[in-house]
Amino acid sequence: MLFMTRMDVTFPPHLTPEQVADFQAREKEYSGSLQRSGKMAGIWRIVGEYANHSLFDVDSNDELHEILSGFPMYPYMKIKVTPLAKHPNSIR
Ligand SMILES: O=C(O)C[C@H]1C=CC(=O)O1
Repeated sequence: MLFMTRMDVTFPPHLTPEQVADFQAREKEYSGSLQRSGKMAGIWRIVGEYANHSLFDVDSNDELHEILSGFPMYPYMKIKVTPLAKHPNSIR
């Protein structure tokens, strides 16, 4: 099952730069491992925003929820999930 997500990140002002850097380092590790496993099929920065569009290839809604809620920065992200179906005009 394919899902496109939009994740918007907002850190609360009380976090120190060191705490933010630690979240970002742990996020990079978690995200890298999901990408290597193929569960996260891609991630793109949205130009000009602290946000991304990502593509997930997972077995169920529950698996996607487990993955998304496991992101270290999950408490600071607003996530919108769009389920994807095959387009009738797709040649792939
Ligand atoms: O920097 C971001 O867009 C936030 C974050 C969410 C997943 C990931 O790899 O980075």
